[in-house]
Amino acid sequence: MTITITAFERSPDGGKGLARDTRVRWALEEAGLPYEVRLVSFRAMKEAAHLALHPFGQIPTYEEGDLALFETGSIVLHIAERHAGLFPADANARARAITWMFAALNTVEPPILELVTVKLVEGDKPWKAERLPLVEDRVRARLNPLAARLGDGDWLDGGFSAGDLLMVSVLLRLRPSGLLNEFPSLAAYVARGEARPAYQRAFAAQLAINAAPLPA
Ligand SMILES: N[C@@H](CCC(=O)N[C@@H](CSCc1ccc([N+](=O)[O-])cc1)C(=O)NCC(=O)O)C(=O)O
Repeated sequence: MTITITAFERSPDGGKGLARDTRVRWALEEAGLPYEVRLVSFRAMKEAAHLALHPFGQIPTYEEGDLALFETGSIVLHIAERHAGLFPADANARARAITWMFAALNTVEPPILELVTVKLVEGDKPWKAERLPLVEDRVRARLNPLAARLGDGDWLDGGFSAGDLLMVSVLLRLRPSGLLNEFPSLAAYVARGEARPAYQRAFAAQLAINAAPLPA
């Protein structure tokens, strides 16, 4: 059955792969699944047809037959549960991989999103100068223990899993800030994720869309 995801008609990052459809594309590529992409404009995202799929008017969404999902973590979990390539066979190892998915989205990503907000949304606010170092330290407070746990491992818990896919994706969001350079082992971990052929295919696919001329 055809899998269809939604993505920005034109991503604000111009194709750097930071929009969350890249995470879903990567999971689909790791699972070896073909998929279609429906591109949505910022206006269309807030119109009835898309809101029926995504109550918050965002991307990505995932459709397969009569199943419609939103929430990137949920979509990646769905793909990992139904197809090989993103979860280990062992039940306890799979549970630990899901733990790392939640850790990426619930523990590591929030301060990174705060940092993006301070820099991009609150850049002209009077409190920015005071708030920025506080938020940067909150990010460091997550990256230090993460680097310690990763140690000299390639991935967080044995082989590559959906937990690593989401953690690498979250850390990629941090790269424009320069903070990742303070943690060489995490920068190398992210580079290992980016070097995966599945990531390369996912990245190239979203870049091709963002480099193409907008539809007339
Ligand atoms: N919790 C949801 C959040 C989804 C979400 O934030 N979607 C964003 C795009 S990915 C977030 C994102 C956007 C842009 C960049 N960028 O660098 O340009 C990076 C990431 C969106 O639709 N925004 C439009 C809106 O809310 O109206 C999920 O994980 O799926």
